[in-house]
Amino acid sequence: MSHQAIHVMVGILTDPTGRVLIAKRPEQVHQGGRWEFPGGKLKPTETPEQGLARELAEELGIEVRSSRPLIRVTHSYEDRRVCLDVRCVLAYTGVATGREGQPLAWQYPEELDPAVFPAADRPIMTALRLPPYLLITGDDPARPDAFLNRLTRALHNGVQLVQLRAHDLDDESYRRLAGGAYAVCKAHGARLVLNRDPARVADVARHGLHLTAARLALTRVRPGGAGDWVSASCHTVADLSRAAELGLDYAVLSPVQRTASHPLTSPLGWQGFAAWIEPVSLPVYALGGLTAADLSIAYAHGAQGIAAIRSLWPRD
Ligand SMILES: Nc1nc2c([nH]c(=O)n2[C@H]2C[C@H](O)[C@@H](COP(=O)(O)OP(=O)(O)OP(=O)(O)O)O2)c(=O)[nH]1
Repeated sequence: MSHQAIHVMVGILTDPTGRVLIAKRPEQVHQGGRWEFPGGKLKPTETPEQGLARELAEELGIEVRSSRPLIRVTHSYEDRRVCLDVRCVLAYTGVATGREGQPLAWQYPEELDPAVFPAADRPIMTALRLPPYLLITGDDPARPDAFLNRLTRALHNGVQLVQLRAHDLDDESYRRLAGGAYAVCKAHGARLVLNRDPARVADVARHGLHLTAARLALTRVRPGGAGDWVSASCHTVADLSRAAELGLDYAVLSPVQRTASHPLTSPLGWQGFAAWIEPVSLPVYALGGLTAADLSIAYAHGAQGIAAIRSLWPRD
């Protein structure tokens, strides 16, 4: 098998209700009969944007006006290796139709069934389900009422994914706080991920688990159940590879910028962030000295979104 990955441009079209466009591959081609996100092979003379525009014009009859990176996925099939360069189409003209006779469908990201897509598409589906902002909880977990009040305000501000980080609490206090935080998140349609030893929160209601970098290094098997989103804190290329090998759903890479809490740690910067995540087929949040206003620059460097404590955790 050739080790050179085939560069494939893939486009995500979203309708006003949040459904994404999928198409059925013809039976006779590679991965035939499976559903896919529209796209095709990049030609050597094209930029990624040109290749995406050409493929979507040929296959769907639309003209792409703007797009942004979503994720890159490298995957080895038995007979070939592909690099799916996935972009969200932000604006286009025309009406998408199956120009090559292929059936089309619009589905909500939560409805997409991985079993009917090529194996390489799993991280794309996860990326489509994950929101742009990840709140890591801050002060002050020892005062549950004040803490849950702040959490509620953060959710009102639009946060949809929360990592409950409270390393100073003992297990019992953490579990109690998690119960309250889960109820608040559920009531707001948000997801709660527990940053604690999975064995100590096995029976605590949640939407997922988060591994510290230290715990990631000790983990041999993906923890949690089938319904859990499992993530990890990463500070090195090796951490990112490990998170991918364990089959985790997403990673949080830091520090991108210098932070008040770690002033002496040298930051990755956006170029460093982009270079580290490029070979990793996982959605990766950027963390460290960032605010919600950094979302566009984060997207431009391939991030899933922004993770933050300080800038997303409301003050009293
Ligand atoms: N478009 C698309 N291709 C995918 C997805 N997932 C996945 O593994 N692939 C693989 C299947 C193929 O090996 C490759 C895409 O090549 P293709 O055959 O569609 O390319 P193309 O439209 O340029 O077709 P052709 O000119 O080679 O006939 O990427 C996906 O979601 N969308």
